[in-house]
Amino acid sequence: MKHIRNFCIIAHIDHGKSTLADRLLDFTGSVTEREKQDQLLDSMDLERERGITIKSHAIQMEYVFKGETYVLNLIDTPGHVDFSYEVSRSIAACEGALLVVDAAQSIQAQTISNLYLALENDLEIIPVLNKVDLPSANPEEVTDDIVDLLGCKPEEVIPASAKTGLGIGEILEAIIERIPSPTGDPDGPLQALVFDSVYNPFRGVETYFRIINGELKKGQKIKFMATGKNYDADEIGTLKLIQHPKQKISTGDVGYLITGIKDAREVKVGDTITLTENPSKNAIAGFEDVKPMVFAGIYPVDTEDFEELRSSMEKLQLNDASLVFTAESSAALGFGFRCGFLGMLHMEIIQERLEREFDMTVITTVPNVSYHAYTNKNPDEIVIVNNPSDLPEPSTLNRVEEPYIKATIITKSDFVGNVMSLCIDKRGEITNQTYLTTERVELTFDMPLAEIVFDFYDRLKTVSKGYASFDYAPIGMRTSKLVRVDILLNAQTVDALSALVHFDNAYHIGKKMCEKLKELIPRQQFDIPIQAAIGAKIISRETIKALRKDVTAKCYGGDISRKRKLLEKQKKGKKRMRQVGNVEIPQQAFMAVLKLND
Ligand SMILES: Nc1nc2c(ncn2[C@@H]2O[C@H](COP(=O)(O)OP(=O)(O)OP(=O)(O)O)[C@@H](O)[C@H]2O)c(=O)[nH]1
Repeated sequence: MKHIRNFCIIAHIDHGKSTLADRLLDFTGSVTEREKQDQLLDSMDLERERGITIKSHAIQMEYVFKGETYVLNLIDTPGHVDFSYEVSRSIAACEGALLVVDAAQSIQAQTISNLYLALENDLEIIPVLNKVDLPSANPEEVTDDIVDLLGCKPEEVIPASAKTGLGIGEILEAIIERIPSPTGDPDGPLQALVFDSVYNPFRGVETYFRIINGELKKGQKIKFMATGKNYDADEIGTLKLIQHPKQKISTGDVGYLITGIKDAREVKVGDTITLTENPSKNAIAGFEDVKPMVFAGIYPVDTEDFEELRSSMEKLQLNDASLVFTAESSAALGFGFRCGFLGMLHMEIIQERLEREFDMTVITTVPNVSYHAYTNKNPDEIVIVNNPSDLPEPSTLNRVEEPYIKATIITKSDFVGNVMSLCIDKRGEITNQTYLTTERVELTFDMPLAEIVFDFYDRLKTVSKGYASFDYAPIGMRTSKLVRVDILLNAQTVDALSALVHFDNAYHIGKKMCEKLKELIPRQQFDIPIQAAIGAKIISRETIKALRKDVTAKCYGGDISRKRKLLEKQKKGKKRMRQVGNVEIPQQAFMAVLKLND
C-alpha cells in the first residue's frame, strides 16, 4: 500500500488533460511504440472525434523513484458538466489530483468546479501550469492566479508542456512525494468503490473499482450493495493499456472486474462491492442514482421503424445506463419514445450514436427538463412532468416547480455587463460577483435549468466573444409561474411542438415561435394558419400562404364573374385540402423554440 498512488487529472475542457495523460504513460514506459496513438484514453470513436473524454477510464503505471517501484493509478475523469456525478466518483477513488491549468487561458469555470469536488474529498492538489510552450502563454500571471485560488506557494506550481514533455518528471515526482498513499484496513470486510463501468459486447460489463478496505480474490462471490445483486468475480485484474488478469487485488489498489453482467444498468457508478460472505456493514458514502436532467421525444421518421428504434434504444441502454426511455405516442408524430438524458451533450451523443451505430433516422423533439406539478385535488402529491403534454389542465393546477441550478461563469471584465443581461434575461438571479484578477470575473447565478437547455451556450459565447466559461450544479426545485404554450397548425394542436415556459415570457415566445415556424415550414397547396395558444386562448397567429396556382391564368379577357367563379372553385378545393391535407413539418421546426434568437 505504501507504494500505491491513486490520482486523477482535473482540468477545464481543452486545457490538456488527455495529452498530459499520454505523456505520463510515455514517460513511465507504459506504452509500447505499437500501441502509441494520440489520446490513448479516449477509446470511443465519438470521443476521439469530438476530442473530449466522455467516459472515465483508469490506467496503471509503474515508476521507479529513488530505487523503489511505485504503482501509479491514473483515474481519468470526464470533462463535461453532464457527467459531473461520474467525475465526483472518480475523485472519490483518489488521494490526489493534478490540477491542470492552461498557461494561456488561466483558470476557467470547470477548473474551479472540479477543484471544489476534489477539495470536498480532501484530495492533495498538485497544480500544473500546462502549455508553457505556447507563444501566448502567460506563466507568471497564471501562476499568480493559481496561487490565489489554492493558497499554495508559487514554487509548488509545476510549469509543464504536455506537448514537448517539459516538467513530466517533476510531475511524477510530485505525485509520489506529495500525494499520500492509500489508507484502509487490508483485513477488514471488502469495500470497493465502483467509479466506472464499460460495456464490452463480448465480455459483458467491465466494472472499474478502487478497493477501500479488504481484498478481492478471483472467483469469490460478490455483492453490489445498492442493487443487492450477487455475482461471481469471474475475472479480476489491473488495468494497463490492456487488462492484466490477477488472482487478487488488495486494499488501496484499482482494478477491473468481469462477472458476465450483460446490462449496464446492473452496475451503478458509486455503488459498493462487498463479499457475499462476511459482507461489509456499510456502503461507501456518496452513492446516488443518477437522474436524467433533460427529456426529449425521439421518433422514427418512418413510423414503420418504431420496433427497430426500440431495439436500437435497448441495445444502447445496455452500454449506457444513464439513458432512460419509455414508449409514448404523439398525435403528431405517432409512436416514439420519451428519453431522459444527463444533459444536452448526452442527448446529442445518443442521437448521433443512433444514427451512426444503428443507422436510424430519427426526429428529436424540443428538449425539456423534468417539472413537478401539483393539482388542487391533491396538493401534496407530485405529478412528474417529463413531457409538456403531461402538464395538468391549468384549471386544476395548483402549482408547478422547476429545477434550478447554480451557474458559475468566468469571463473578462469587459463582458460582465453582457453576461449579466443575458443571465437576467434567462431568469437568473445574481448571487455573487468576484474579481479573480483585475481582468477576470467570476459570476454566480441561481437559474432555472430549463433556460440552459434553451440556446444558452450559444448566446453566452456570442455575448462574451467566446471569453466565458460556464459550469453548473443543481440546487433543487423552486416554484415558478409556468404555462404551456401550444402550437396549432391548421387549427390542430401539434403536441410535439408544445413547450413549458415562464408566464412572463409566454406571449413573446408564442409570437416568436409562430414567426419561426412560418420560416421553417415549407409552403404547401393551402394556407396554413400557425397559432400559439395558452389553454383555449390564442396568443399569436401567422399564416403560411398557399402556393396558389393561378387558375385565372388561362382565362384571359372574359368577364370578371367567370374569374370569380374559378377562384371560388379553387377556394373550395383548398378547403378540402385543408381538412385532409397533412402539413409537412421539417425536423428543424421541432427545435424552433431553441432557435428563437437566430
Ligand atoms: N502547445 C501545447 N498544446 C497542448 C499542450 N497540451 C495539450 N495541448 C493541445 O491542447 C488541445 C487540448 O488538449 P486535450 O489533451 O485534448 O485536452 P483535454 O483537457 O483532455 O480536453 P477534454 O478531454 O475535452 O477535457 C489539443 O489540441 C492538444 O494538442 C501543451 O502543453 N502545449
